[in-house]
Parts: sequence; C-alpha cells; structure tokens
Amino acid sequence: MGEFELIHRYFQGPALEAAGDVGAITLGIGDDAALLQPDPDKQCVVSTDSLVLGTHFPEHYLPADLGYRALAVAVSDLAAMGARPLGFTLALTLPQVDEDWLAGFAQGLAQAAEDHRICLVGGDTTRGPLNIGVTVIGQVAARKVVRRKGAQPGDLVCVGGPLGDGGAGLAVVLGETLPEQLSDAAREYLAKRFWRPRAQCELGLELAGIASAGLDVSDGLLADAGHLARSSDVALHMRYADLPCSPALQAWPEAQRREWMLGAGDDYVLLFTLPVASRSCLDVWLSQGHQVKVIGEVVAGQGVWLDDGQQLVNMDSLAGYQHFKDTTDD
Ligand SMILES: Nc1ncnc2c1ncn2[C@@H]1O[C@H](COP(=O)(O)OP(=O)(O)O)[C@@H](O)[C@H]1O
Ligand SMILES: Cc1ncc(C[n+]2csc(CCOP(=O)(O)OP(=O)(O)O)c2C)c(N)n1
Ligand SMILES: [Mg+2]
Repeated sequence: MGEFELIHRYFQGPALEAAGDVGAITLGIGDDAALLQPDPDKQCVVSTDSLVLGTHFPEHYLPADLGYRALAVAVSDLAAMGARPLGFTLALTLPQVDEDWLAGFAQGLAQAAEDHRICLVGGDTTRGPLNIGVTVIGQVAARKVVRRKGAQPGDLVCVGGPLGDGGAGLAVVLGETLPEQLSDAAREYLAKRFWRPRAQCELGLELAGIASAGLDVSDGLLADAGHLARSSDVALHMRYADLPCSPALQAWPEAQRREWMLGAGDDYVLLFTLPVASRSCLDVWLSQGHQVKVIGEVVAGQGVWLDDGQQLVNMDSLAGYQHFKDTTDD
C-alpha cells in the first residue's frame, strides 16, 4: 500500500474528518493545506506535541490506546488556554505499513476526536522511526484567553482533578510490581488514565474569562506551577494536605503517592488561579461535575512553596519532567 492509499484508507472519512463541528473547516484533507475560519470575534490557538516510543509511551501498547493518547494530550493544551477545539493535523512517521496497527491507531484516534469534538484536517505521512506529531487548532475570544501570565497576589490556586494518576498509571502500564491491595478496578482506572486521558476542555471553557492564569499539568505539579509562577512573576503557596488524589492512588505508600502527585506529570488536569471575587464559580463547576479544588494561594514574591503541615518549604529545585535533563551541553 502506498502513502496515498494509506491516508485514504485510514485517515479520510467522517470518523475523523467530521468528529466535531465542521463549521469552521473551510477545507480539510486533500489539498496543499487546510483552511480554517474561526468565528469573527475569536482568535486561533495553535499547539504541537510529539509522542516518541520509550519517552512518552512504553514498548507494550495497543495501537488504539496510542492513537487516543496522542490526540488527547495535545488537546489538553487547548483546554489550558480556555479554547474550543476545531481541528488537528497528524504528522505520522512509520517504520513500515502494518495494517492492523494502522486500523487500531486510527480507531483510537477517532475515539479521541469524537470525545474532544475535534476534526482531522490534514497531516503528513513518512517512513522512518515511529513518531507521532499532533498539531491542534482551537479558537478563543482574545479577552477570555487563559495564559500562564496573569496570576495576582491574593488569587486562589486550584486544580481541576486528581494528581499523581499519571505516575501511577505509568507504573501500571510498564508492568511494575503493584501493591497487593490495588483492586482490578483501580488498576484499570489508572491504565485508562494513562492511555486515555480526557483533556479538560469543558472546564477550560468555563475558566475562560474568569481564571487569571492557567496551564495543564503535563510535566508535574511543581514544575508546571513553577512555569505559571515565573510567567506571572508571583509566588505560589500550596498545601500538601489539600492536593486531591484518586482512591486508586491510596493503595501506594505515602512517600510514593507524594512523589507522583508533586512530580510525575502525565496528569493532564488543569492548574489555574482564580480571583477571590470569583470563588463562588467553584461551586457551580463542582455542581457541573468538575473536580475542582483549592490547593493554595498566590502571594507576592517568587517560586513554588509547599506547606507540608509543619513548615513552608521552597520547592523550586524539584524540576519535574524535562527532556535532555541528564545530558551535558557538549
Ligand atoms: N521546537 C520548538 N520550536 C518553537 N517553539 C517551541 C519548540 N518546542 C517548544 N516550543 C514552545 O515552548 C513553549 C513551552 O513548550 P512545552 O513545555 O512543550 O509546553 P506544553 O507543556 O504546554 O506542551 C510553548 O510555547 C511551545 O510552543
Ligand atoms: C515510557 C514513559 N516514560 C516516562 C514517561 C513520563 N513522561 C514522559 S514525557 C513527560 C512530560 C510530558 O511530556 P512533554 O513532551 O514535556 O509534553 P508537554 O509538556 O510538551 O505537553 C512525562 C511525565 C512516559 N509518559 N512514558
Ligand atoms: Mg509541548
């Protein structure tokens, strides 16, 4: 099968091309580029993420899970900006044509496209070591966009869901030794949190125009809080006892839970700051089913600080996930 038949067979069709609102897509797959028309009062939001075997996902996987994860983690950046997903492109590099792999991958990708209401509008297919690049495009009103910059002293620091599931999920999918008391249901929940994270798009749309700053937790709570603190030129004080964790995570000892909640990453929940005047929004969002929780406050100063119940500790040296961290410059 050649490149063009592959594209036609696996990536063209309503499952991927009409998975969301097609109104904004003036021209999709098939020409030299796609055309998207945002609503008159909106700006386009664009973000790219790559997935590499061994770095972002383990060797043993189902192609459908990989397709789902590749799109969901990319859409999470749109959610973080308070944007509505419109379309995405897929840059796929494959070592060979494996029809079972492609069918599974396209099916998982289409499921994620449907869940996040986003349409495939184009891409690129090449031969080489496996690599998946997804570029997502969304729209947001300029005055409502949620950026990393904007947090003010006095704002509340909040998260949109449990922390640490990414780290525990990775342990599960890597086949590591698991605690005996971890139930089958909890193990399945964590594997699903790793392979099929749901980007918090609905919450992101609620935050638009209300949150003073925000981003998604991909590198780890402390690292991403550090990004927000630096961009906003403020300090974040967070209380360890207030960090939300899932019932599944309770099966691990406290030290392991803490490490994952603070630094593992792969959680894909939103971290945001909220002016105190908008505190009542939290009750509305909770009533809508969003697991929002206040975990601290923004204060004047710099850095990320954690109240462990006894003292306030500076956590800036815990960098979280960073590519090339262990390499030297030469
Ligand atoms: N190769 C690159 N060229 C240009 N910009 C990049 C590149 N890699 C990352 N960036 C930009 O750096 C910023 C931080 O990237 P990243 O840590 O990947 O953000 P995120 O966690 O939101 O995906 C983003 O604005 C991203 O677009
Ligand atoms: C096999 C494997 N090992 C380790 C991890 C953990 N991990 C890899 S990259 C990463 C951070 C997020 O990836 P990045 O490329 O930085 O995404 P971005 O922040 O750009 O969204 C994490 C937590 C993983 N997901 N899979
Ligand atoms: Mg990125």
